[in-house]
Amino acid sequence: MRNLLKVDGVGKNYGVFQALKNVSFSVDQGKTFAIIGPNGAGKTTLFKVMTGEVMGSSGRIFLAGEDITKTPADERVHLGLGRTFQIVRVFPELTLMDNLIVAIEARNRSRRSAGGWLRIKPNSSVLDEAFVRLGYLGLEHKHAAQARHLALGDRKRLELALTLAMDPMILMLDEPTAGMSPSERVAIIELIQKTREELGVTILLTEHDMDFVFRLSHSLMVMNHGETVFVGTPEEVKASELVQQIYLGKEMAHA
Ligand SMILES: Nc1ncnc2c1ncn2[C@@H]1O[C@H](COP(=O)(O)OP(=O)(O)OP(=O)(O)O)[C@@H](O)[C@H]1O
Repeated sequence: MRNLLKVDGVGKNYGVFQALKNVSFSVDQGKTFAIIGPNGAGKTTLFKVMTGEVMGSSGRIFLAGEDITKTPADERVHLGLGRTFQIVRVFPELTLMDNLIVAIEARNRSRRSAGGWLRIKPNSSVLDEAFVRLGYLGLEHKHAAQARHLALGDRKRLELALTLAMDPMILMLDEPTAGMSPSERVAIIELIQKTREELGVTILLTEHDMDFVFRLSHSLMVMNHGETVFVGTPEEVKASELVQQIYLGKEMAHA
């Protein structure tokens, strides 16, 4: 199994505060890896260091064997690191179709390595691709709606479609079920599974919903106070007394 992502001894200091301390883990291609831990454990900071939104203070990050520790965030996207956010980021005034067209055109421009403006009128292959991608996420019937009118579950789907339009090797999902209703949660779990199985995308996620995490992940890293506490399979994490003591208490044994 090929090691797609490797995080090696990563630290992040904000002034004298150590938000991340010597964090190491790796993710195999085609697998789902979850990062869990209580509020303030450092999950989002770790995501930001991996995507290049903030630079780490120490350690190294490798994507498909390439050292990307100092690579700027936008280049990391083009190398195959796609990310969604706790707070959904779409273009609210644009229709779903136009949101997709913007993402596809941006990807095509970066592939051609040329700057320049969006085409006033997208060509038919871009339109076809946008429609197929909306259909993949079950949004084709809403293609003409403005994104701002969507319910949260559909906005998350759209954000996922925009991220997938960049053809990522790794999809990073920051609390994908945050704020969702139980039925929306079930739908997003199915969608993430489908994405991994059908598109072969490796998934890296943070999440507070333990049921979701245990159903979806092949392995997990538990963090606390910026440190790695435990890495293992869902069964190993559930069975770990250390994890139960410092993080989840008794609720975990029943998840
Ligand atoms: N820009 C910053 N400056 C200073 N401290 C920060 C900054 N960003 C995060 N922190 C601190 O780093 C620690 C880790 O925060 P982080 O948001 O990564 O935790 P988290 O595990 O994602 O929490 P949550 O589950 O609540 O999202 C917290 O104590 C937070 O206050």
